Amino acid sequence: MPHLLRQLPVSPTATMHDTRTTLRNLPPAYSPAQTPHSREKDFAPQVRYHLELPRKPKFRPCKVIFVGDCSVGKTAIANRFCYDKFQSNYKATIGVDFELENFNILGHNYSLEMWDTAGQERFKCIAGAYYRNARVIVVTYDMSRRDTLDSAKKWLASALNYNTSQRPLVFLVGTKADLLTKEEFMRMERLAGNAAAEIQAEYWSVSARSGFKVTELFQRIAALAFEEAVKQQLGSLKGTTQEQATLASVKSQTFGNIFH
Ligand SMILES: Nc1nc2c(ncn2[C@@H]2O[C@H](COP(=O)(O)OP(=O)(O)OP(=O)(O)O)[C@@H](O)[C@H]2O)c(=O)[nH]1
Repeated sequence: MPHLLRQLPVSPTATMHDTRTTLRNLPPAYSPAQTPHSREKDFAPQVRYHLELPRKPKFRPCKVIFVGDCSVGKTAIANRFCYDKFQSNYKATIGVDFELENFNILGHNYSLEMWDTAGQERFKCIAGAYYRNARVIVVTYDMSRRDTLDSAKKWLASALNYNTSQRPLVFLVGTKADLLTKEEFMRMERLAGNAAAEIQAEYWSVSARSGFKVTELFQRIAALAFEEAVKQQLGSLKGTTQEQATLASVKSQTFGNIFH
């Protein structure tokens, strides 16, 4: 029987003291010019207020899927973040791999369920089944292979096909930044920045080999997904006494700040 779901060892438990996974502010985007969330400088005031209410809200794990051509480095970035390790020998993902990473954001537990799907064509129909109900899509390309950037749109379209009700957060991530000269790097970032704008994705360049921007990327994914989850809770509370109380209080705090 083919081993479709290769489960790696359980990731180290995040603790309150783990600076990688404890967030008190919204981490910045890779580049303010290459994100659809450029106006958000920190968690919204109503989000912070909602989390301070005595009744502790609970959050479902957030499903994050990694898609992109084979060998672009999807497994490598997940391994760098979850285990701080890098393997230079290539072992193709068979079907999908799964990782769970726990965060503590503004004092609340929040988990990312990360589904690292196979880039090889022959596994596409299997991986597709894991695209459903993704809250975040990470479209990955290899910065040293232009053709993998050209495929990005196709990968996103195929992942969005399985997520028709609500558009997930989308990230376009260039990997293997360590393989490029400065000029190549800047040229590829320009091209990829345009591609990211076209697909309304936030752009990041990373290197799993050196660790460049990997932690920052995952922190940003967790924080934006968490903020969206809180806003959804606030949306579903709309019309209730609690929501009215929240909004009234935020308004008075905001105007209070303006006038004092
Ligand atoms: N130099 C360099 N090599 C990398 C980097 N990330 C991944 N690689 C190498 O690229 C190859 C493919 O990496 P994987 O992470 O397995 O790629 P993948 O996208 O998961 O591949 P599939 O499982 O086929 O979809 C491996 O040999 C890695 O060592 C990086 O940041 N820098």
